[in-house]
Amino acid sequence: MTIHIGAAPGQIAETVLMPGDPYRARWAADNFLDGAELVNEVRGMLGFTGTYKGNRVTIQGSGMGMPSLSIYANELIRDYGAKTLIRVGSIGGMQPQVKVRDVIIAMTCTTVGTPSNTIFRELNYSPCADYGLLEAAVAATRNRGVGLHVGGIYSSDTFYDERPDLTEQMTRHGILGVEMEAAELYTLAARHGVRALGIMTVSDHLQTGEALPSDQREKTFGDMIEIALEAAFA
Ligand SMILES: O=P(O)(O)O[C@H]1O[C@H](CO)[C@@H](O)[C@H]1O
Ligand SMILES: O=c1cc[nH]c(=O)[nH]1
Repeated sequence: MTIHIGAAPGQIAETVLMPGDPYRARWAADNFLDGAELVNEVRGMLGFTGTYKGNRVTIQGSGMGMPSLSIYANELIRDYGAKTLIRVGSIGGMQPQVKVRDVIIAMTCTTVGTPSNTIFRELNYSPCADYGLLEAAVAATRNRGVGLHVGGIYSSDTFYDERPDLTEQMTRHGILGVEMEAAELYTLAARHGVRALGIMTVSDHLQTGEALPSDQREKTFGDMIEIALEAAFA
């Protein structure tokens, strides 16, 4: 047990999927894992361990934002020995070709503050995906009839943005979408020598204003979950 995860030693798998929403963790465990058992409910941040095609996997909520994800990812890696961590999140589309319900796989994550400023100071570190996982996820997406975009995303510290000028510059430079956790996950994975990837479903669009309701963000992103599971065990 750690401060934030109540699982006993051995109850967390080496492969962990991390949705921001703990109820998405429960939905994914119920629908995609065999024999899923609740292994964490500290602070309501639900975690489940079961199997996918015979492979052990944990689905652990990360909460929203990099400080929250950082707590769970640190404890999963350092205390439970997690080796492959895949964020399965929602994301706001930032390019006209990116449509709601498309999938974005993040090669890199641009940030303004966390984690780069606090740790790297004047250095503009580039958090980047594990290439093997990324390649496997792209392969797993083919023939699914899912719109796929692979490239740079923005990991923001705020959901309610006060800097439209930054959004404009990132849109100009091809950033596909905005979410709030992947940069910290990639940075921690690099630091600890484990694999990480962010696979996100477009839940809304900054330019069109289209937006899915919260129940759909919790319960309808099945393609993303299956892509993550297939990539983890490819
Ligand atoms: O749907 P999740 O995985 O929580 O991801 C996105 O949704 C939350 C904001 O609504 C942030 O956590 C953002 O990264
Ligand atoms: O962080 C997020 C997630 C989804 N949509 C957004 O606009 N921002």
